[in-house]
Amino acid sequence: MDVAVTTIGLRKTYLRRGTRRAAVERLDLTVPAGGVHGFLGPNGSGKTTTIRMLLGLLRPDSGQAWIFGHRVPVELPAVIGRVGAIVESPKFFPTFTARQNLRLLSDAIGTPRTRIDEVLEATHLRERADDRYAGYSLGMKQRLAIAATLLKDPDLLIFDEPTNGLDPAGIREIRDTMRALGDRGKTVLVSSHILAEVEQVADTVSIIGRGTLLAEGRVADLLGSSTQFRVGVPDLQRAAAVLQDAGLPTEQEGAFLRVTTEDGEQVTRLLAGHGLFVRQLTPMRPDLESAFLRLTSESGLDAAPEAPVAASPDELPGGGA
Ligand SMILES: Nc1ncnc2c1ncn2[C@@H]1O[C@H](COP(=O)(O)OP(=O)(O)OP(=O)(O)O)[C@@H](O)[C@H]1O
Repeated sequence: MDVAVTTIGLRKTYLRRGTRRAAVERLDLTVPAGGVHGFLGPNGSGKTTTIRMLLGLLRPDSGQAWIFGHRVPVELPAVIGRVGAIVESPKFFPTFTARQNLRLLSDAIGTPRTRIDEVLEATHLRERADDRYAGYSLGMKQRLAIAATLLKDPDLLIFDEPTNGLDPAGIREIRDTMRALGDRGKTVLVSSHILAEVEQVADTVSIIGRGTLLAEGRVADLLGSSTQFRVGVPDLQRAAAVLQDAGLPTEQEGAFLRVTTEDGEQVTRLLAGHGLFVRQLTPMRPDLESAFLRLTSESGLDAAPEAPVAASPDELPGGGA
């Protein structure tokens, strides 16, 4: 497998109100090259800190990181031309149009102006390219930010919570743009705390909690198989009693029952045996949200207080903390 980003034992601590706390703790991350990789974790789990370390904006306390085989931050100059990132909201001139803003940027970084139409097209902004930035919706502003990162045609795109503050239509536009980039062989590393959003677009994900990797892999593998069924049956109360008597945890959910089992056939057999004929049996696919909650609760990360950590040798002046 070709790898775009690797980290081994990455660690970053901050001094907060006199106590040192780990924001990223021995993080081992592998982002395959090509496709969309979701970097998931709840608020404050260390996603932005990790991304800032990858981009050389923060110096780790310890651990190592590579982008396309180059050690970062030491070899960052060799690889930064292949990386585009949106970490904070980029600044554009409000009275300039999107095209004028991109032209300025393109001249500044020395990319051919012919790229401008291509990146406007890729982010579906071409029709509005000659409107002023100030009149753009939040979603359009975010797409222009993506367009700007695409000017130099990077192989790796790093987007930190790109859908924050967007409405469902805006979220969908960003998602489609990321998917299209992934399909073109680019690597998109996208962080999010909204798991359902990433589930729909990511090929692979890494899930972190308190700065530590909890799980990584293909979305389908992490979700696992279905362990619950929604059952439509005429007499809900009697059906629930039959299933419960057979040892299957069953709850009523509106006009249906939710039964926990991996064996759908057993459900139909049991109910039919009591003259209760199933009219609907739907496997309920676990979503990433449930997988995520399971992982964080299994590891105790949802309940444990954030523990202070030992002093780190280098709270670096200018290290960005
Ligand atoms: N400059 C800083 N000084 C002190 N603590 C910080 C600093 N930056 C981040 N932290 C702390 O480090 C932890 C990780 O923060 P980080 O922003 O990396 O998380 P995140 O996963 O990106 O969260 P979010 O989804 O809210 O953006 C948090 O507890 C945060 O309060």
